[in-house]
Amino acid sequence: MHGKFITIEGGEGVGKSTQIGRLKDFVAGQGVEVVVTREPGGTHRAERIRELLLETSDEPMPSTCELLLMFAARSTHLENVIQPALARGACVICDRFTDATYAYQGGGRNLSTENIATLERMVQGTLRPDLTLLLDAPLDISAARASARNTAAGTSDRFEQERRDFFERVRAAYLDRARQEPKRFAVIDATESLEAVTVAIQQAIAERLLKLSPAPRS
Ligand SMILES: Nc1ncnc2c1ncn2[C@@H]1O[C@H](COP(=O)(O)OP(=O)(O)O)[C@@H](O)[C@H]1O
Ligand SMILES: Cc1cn([C@H]2C[C@H](O)[C@@H](COP(=O)(O)OP(=O)(O)O)O2)c(=O)[nH]c1=O
Repeated sequence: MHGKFITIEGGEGVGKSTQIGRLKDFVAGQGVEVVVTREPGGTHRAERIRELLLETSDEPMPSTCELLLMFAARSTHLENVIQPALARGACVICDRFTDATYAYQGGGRNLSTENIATLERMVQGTLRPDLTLLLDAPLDISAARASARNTAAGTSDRFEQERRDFFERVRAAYLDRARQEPKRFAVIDATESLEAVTVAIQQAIAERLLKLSPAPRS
């Protein structure tokens, strides 16, 4: 039996973390084992790579180094967390995955989509998410939410320090991917209230993954 692989994507501040908590409860309520994880990260080693990716430093980060680190983290995350969970029938909910690489490193950094696709095949083989929830909002809204959150936390990471045009390209690249793969993507209007977004996500799950595979009985 193979579990379902759900990814949540979108720019900073669209509400991914908030909705993942709710989604976890919704899926678990259906009697399915749920594994919530994130990228970059999700394992000890991948979280160490995440620190390298997010820290600000005087040493400029070449875009190619950034791309390779994303896939290095993804490789150990897949091997040690995602694939074993799917193999035992769990539903994996991942905060960002390879669509983020196409959006940030492809759209944001202007790296070649072909090279990203090559790394994707190398690291993932044929594994792709069953459903990708793209939380979409105009930059004015998502940036205001992210900045309110970051002010409260007192920090902003290396990506959050990028300029507006970077995030415009990220958003456009995400929407482009959603248009290319309409069966896998559900685009959710993240400008709505927390409650309305939660309902839209639950509807997308019900429509796209009608039956979540139950965890095997022990
Ligand atoms: N639909 C919404 N309406 C209003 N505020 C929201 C909504 N979704 C999230 N927020 C708030 O916006 C901020 C960023 O949300 P968060 O879930 O951390 O976003 P992300 O994980 O996508 O960066 C948080 O303070 C959160 O409470
Ligand atoms: C997975 C992934 C993330 N990222 C970036 C997007 C985020 O700015 C950063 C960390 O992700 P995350 O902490 O999930 O961002 P936030 O909660 O602020 O929305 O990593 C990439 O550039 N490429 C990738 O492949």
